[in-house]
Amino acid sequence: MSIEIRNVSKRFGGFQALQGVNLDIRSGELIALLGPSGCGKTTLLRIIAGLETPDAGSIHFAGADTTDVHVRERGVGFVFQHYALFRHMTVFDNVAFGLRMKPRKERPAESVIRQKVMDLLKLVQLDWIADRYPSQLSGGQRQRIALARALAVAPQVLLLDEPFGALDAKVRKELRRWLRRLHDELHVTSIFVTHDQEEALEVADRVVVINQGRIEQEGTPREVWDNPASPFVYGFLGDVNLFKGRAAGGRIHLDDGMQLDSSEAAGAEGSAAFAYVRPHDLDVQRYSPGQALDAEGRPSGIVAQLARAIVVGPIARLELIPEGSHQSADNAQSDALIEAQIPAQQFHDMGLREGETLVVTPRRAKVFLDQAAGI
Ligand SMILES: Nc1ncnc2c1ncn2[C@@H]1O[C@H](COP(=O)(O)OP(=O)(O)OP(=O)(O)O)[C@@H](O)[C@H]1O
Repeated sequence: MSIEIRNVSKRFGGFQALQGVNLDIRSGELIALLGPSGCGKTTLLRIIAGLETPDAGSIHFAGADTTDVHVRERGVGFVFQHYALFRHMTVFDNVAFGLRMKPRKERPAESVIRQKVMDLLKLVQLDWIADRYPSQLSGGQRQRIALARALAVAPQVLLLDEPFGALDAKVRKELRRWLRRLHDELHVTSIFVTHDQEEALEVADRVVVINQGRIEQEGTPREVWDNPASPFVYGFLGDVNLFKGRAAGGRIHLDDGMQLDSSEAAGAEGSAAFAYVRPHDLDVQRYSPGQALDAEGRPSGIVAQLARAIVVGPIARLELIPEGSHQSADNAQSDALIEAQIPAQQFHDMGLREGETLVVTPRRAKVFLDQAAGI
């Protein structure tokens, strides 16, 4: 079932939680609503579910206006982060609950319910714990049962609000792959809310990035990752360094003397420029005086002191303080610090030590001009 969201706004007292949200969701899509805490993701999900009423705008299911249709009539299944299972019921009875609660005329025979519940438990690979109680399950198992319970009534739309939010990193990773496979099998139109960019990029067909009640960008994971529409999206999808400068002569002149080639600079003479660089897109060399210049005698990189190096597995994370910023590692403001990531092997091969002076050079930068800038 397709879902169309038209101009939806919602205010709580003086606070504008959603502002003119428009979104088309195709039938069978798996959509991630991604954004920081408080941006309005859950509010939008609750409006789609019918648990909340928009102040303005409308929700359409397969073209029909459902804005005033009661939550029970919408055919939506929910899985919430803390949507507890019924503690006094077995796993089997939890999953059967929705079917047994149907009006007598629609209720399947007990033998049909039994078959359906066992099929669903097999689908979530937990048929072997049908007789257990929720307290005897792990967190990940509970969420899979919650999903089986949501699917039992054959929803047209599945809504998941941080379904794996309370689980540890390893289980989250397993469950997100599992959710993707399950979705590929069932093709129920699904919307899940997350503030975890990796989860959104890995699982969803389409990612909708929300900021302060508005959609900043929507697109496939590849589209939003490769072509972020705003500094906010770029910054939210991963760690970034910001270098400020100005467009001049078709290039970007950074404040510390370096110049960058950038297609954005053409025709933008004099505009303030903000170059965003991912930590793994920074090259790191040891500094030797006079050598950090390009062929035209300009600085070829940014001279900085290696304040801290943290090696975790295959990656070395380097925290660098640019020369002239007069900061020590302890009082360095995070926006003045440069973070670079290099392979741990390279870090060991170069024999880098904390306190050394290095030159960092962006291999790739995403440039935003003027008013578009400022994460
Ligand atoms: N019933 C309510 N009454 C008043 N304010 C509310 C209500 N529900 C939500 N809000 C406010 O609206 C804003 C958006 O809330 P929402 O729950 O949609 O955010 P979210 O993006 O899901 O955040 P999180 O990831 O923290 O759950 C928040 O500032 C929240 O405090």
